[in-house]
Amino acid sequence: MVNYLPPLIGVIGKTNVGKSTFFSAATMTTVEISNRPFTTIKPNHGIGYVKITCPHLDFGLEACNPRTGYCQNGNRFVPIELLDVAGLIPGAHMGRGLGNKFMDDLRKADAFILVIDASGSTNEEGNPVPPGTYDPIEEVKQIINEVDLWLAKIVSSDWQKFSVSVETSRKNFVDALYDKISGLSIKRSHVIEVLERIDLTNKRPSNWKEEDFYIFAKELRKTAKPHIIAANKADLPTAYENIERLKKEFPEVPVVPVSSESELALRKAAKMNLIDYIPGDSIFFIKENVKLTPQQEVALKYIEEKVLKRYGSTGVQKVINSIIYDVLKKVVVFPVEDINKLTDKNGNILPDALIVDHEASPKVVAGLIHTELEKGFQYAIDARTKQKMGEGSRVYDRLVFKIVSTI
Ligand SMILES: Nc1nc2c(ncn2[C@@H]2O[C@H](COP(=O)(O)OP(=O)(O)OP(=O)(O)O)[C@@H](O)[C@H]2O)c(=O)[nH]1
Repeated sequence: MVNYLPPLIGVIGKTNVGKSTFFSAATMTTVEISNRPFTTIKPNHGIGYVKITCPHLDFGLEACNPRTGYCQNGNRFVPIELLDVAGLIPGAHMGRGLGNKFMDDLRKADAFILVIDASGSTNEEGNPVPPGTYDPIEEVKQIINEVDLWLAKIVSSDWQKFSVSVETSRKNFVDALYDKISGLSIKRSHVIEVLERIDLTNKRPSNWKEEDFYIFAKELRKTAKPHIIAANKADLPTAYENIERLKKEFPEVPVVPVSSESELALRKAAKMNLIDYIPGDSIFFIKENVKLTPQQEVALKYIEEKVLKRYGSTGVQKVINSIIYDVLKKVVVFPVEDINKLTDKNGNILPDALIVDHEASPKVVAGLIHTELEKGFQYAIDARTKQKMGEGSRVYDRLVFKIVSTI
C-alpha cells in the first residue's frame, strides 16, 4: 500500500484535563501485537484503532490475518495515527507556553479530538480547582478560539505583499491563497467551499480586514480541521449536568462522555490477564481463578457503576470511531486478490484494511494501493455480491473487493 496514509488525528486540550491519560488509553492494545503499521513513529505519535465488526465473520470464516492492527473475537482494530499535541493555554497562538509547538503539530492533523475536563475541576490555566467550579463550555470556546486565532494569523501573515502580488499579476486568487496555506494539509476544495460560504470570493484581497481573516479561519477550521469533544472525567458527578449542557451548546459537534482513566485501567487489567475486556465494550469479566486485591476490586466496581452502566462504555473507543465515521466521513475497505477465499496472493485472509473517504471510487482506492493499479484499473469485484464495480461506483463500509487491472 505505497500511497496509503491512515488518518492523522491530533489530541488537544489544556493541561490536567486527562489528555495524556486519553492518549495512553487509546494507544494501548489489550493483546500483544507484533506488527508496526507505519515505518517511523515519532515521539509524540501513537497508533490508535478504529473498531469494526470484521468481515471474516460475515463470510463464515474462523479468523483473519491482519498485516496491520489486530482482530479480537471478531472485532477488527484498524490503525489510525494519533498525535499527542502539546498542552494548550490561552495565548498559545501568540507563542505563549508551548504555543508554537502546539500549532505546528496541529498543522498536519486531519481532525482533532478536544479533550476537556467535563467535571469542571481544572481552571483555564490548567490548575486544579474544586470539581464543578469551572465551566467546561468556556474551556471549549477558549480552545477553539485559540485554534481560530492561530489559523487567522497564518492566513494574514504577509498579507499586504500577498495581495499586491495577486492583484498586480492577476493570479488566480483561490490558487494563490491555497498555495499560501498549503502547509496546513487542507484541500483546495476546502478553500473554495469556505470562500463561497462566507461570500469573500469577490472581495479584493487588499480590502480584507481583520474580521475577514477571523471569519475565514473559523469556517476553514470547521471544514478542514473538524473536531469532536471528548468530555473527560465523566465518572465524576459534577460532569453529569455539564455533559448535557455541552451537547446543547455545541449541537453541531459530537460530544462523547469519556472516562480515560477507566479505559486505561481496564486495558491494563486485561493486559495483566486479570479481566477479559475488549476496548469499547460495555462489560468486562474477571477471569476465573484470579484473586483481585481489595484495591483492584474497588476500582473495577467503580468503573462498572460510574462509567459502564451509566454511559455504556468508557467512551475512548467511541471517540475514535466517531471522529473517523461521523466527523471525517470515512469507511473501511478490504482489498483482496481472491474473492472466494478473501486472501492475498500469499493466502493471508483479509490482510489489509484501508480507511478511505466514503465517496471514494474503487479506482481511487486502487491508486492508494499502487499508482500502477489505478492507471490500469478496469473494474473491481465486490466479494459479497460478486458484482462488477466500475469507475463510477462508490465504495461502502466493510466492502471486500478485488481490483482488476491491466497492469
Ligand atoms: N476522575 C477522573 N480523573 C481522570 C480521568 N482521566 C484523567 N484523570 C486525572 O486527571 C489528572 C490529569 O491527567 P493527565 O492525563 O496527566 O492530564 P493531561 O491533560 O495530559 O495533563 P498534562 O500531562 O499536564 O498536559 C490525573 O490526576 C488523572 O488521574 C478520568 O477519566 N476521570
